[in-house]
Amino acid sequence: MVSKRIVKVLLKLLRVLVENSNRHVHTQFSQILHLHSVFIQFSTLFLQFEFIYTNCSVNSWGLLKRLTSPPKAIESTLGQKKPKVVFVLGGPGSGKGTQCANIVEHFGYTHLSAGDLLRAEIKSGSENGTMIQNMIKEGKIVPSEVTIKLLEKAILENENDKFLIDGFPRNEENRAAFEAVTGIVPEFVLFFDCPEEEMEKRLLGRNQGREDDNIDTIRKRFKVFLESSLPVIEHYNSKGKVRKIDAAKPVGEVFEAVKALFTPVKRGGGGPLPRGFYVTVTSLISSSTEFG
Ligand SMILES: Nc1ncnc2c1ncn2[C@@H]1O[C@H](COP(=O)(O)OP(=O)(O)O)[C@@H](O)[C@H]1O
Ligand SMILES: Nc1ccn([C@H]2C[C@H](O)[C@@H](COP(=O)(O)OP(=O)(O)O)O2)c(=O)n1
Repeated sequence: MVSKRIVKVLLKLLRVLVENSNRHVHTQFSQILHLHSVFIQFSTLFLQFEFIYTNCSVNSWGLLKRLTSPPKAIESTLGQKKPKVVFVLGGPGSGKGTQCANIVEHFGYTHLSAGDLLRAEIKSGSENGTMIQNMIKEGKIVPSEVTIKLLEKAILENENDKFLIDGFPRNEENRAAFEAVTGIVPEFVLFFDCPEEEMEKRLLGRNQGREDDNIDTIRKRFKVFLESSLPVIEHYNSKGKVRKIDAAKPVGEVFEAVKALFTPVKRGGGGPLPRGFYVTVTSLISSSTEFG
């Protein structure tokens, strides 16, 4: 058996070590003793595992495997519901929530903010509440499993069939998990591009009593945006799905640009959106350097 062969090799190795160390007995004896005790502990553990593997029933091994393996993939609760989805992305404070409210009013979408859903989960006193609160305080991204469940629940509870999903997916894990679980591919991705100084100014003036709108957490959120969220935008850009908006302009002007994307083009046969709306990779890269 392979495991027995490994133990034999390890024993041989230890013997060689001990023989060599005889030449330096005085200086290295305590080190050898330590190594020896670590080895004994390691091989005991190894043999225990081997014992379980060879002697226990398939069920016990299955249980052991279940306890030591990563959690199973999440199953979708959406059933037959396959809504139209637009992802709304952009740095913290770029104006996602503000513009989503305008889109809801004019175009009949339902707005689902991942951040709002997570904050509601904290307030509800759920078992995940403390974990979510700590992650938000640190500017970190909550595990996809939690956020996807909340998004699916919100989609199911609403009769609408078109949703703006704001602040999600925020990293590759979010994106891949959402696609795998729900099978939903976004109609397009609305990307609010805004320089970091402007976003910082807006967040510090937001005044909504948010625990994460302080300068330390804001800086961490900017870093996470650059490192984890921009790659998601780049992914969708490579699929021709990103519609970039200059979000540094005043609210009304930003909405004018947004409106053009949601208003059906009257040229028969709904062709592609005007050229200028597609983001070139270079413009994404240059906008990402603006954040840094
Ligand atoms: N175009 C804009 N110009 C100036 N301030 C804005 C603009 N858009 C939003 N804001 C303000 O900036 C803050 C952050 O906007 P918000 O929509 O909450 O951003 P996000 O949802 O992207 O974090 C809010 O106080 C909002 O009123
Ligand atoms: N998909 C998401 C969205 C938000 N979060 C957490 C982490 C974010 O810093 C906070 C706040 O997100 P929210 O979208 O409300 O706010 P900002 O865009 O950062 O202003 O929520 C998350 O973990 N996963």
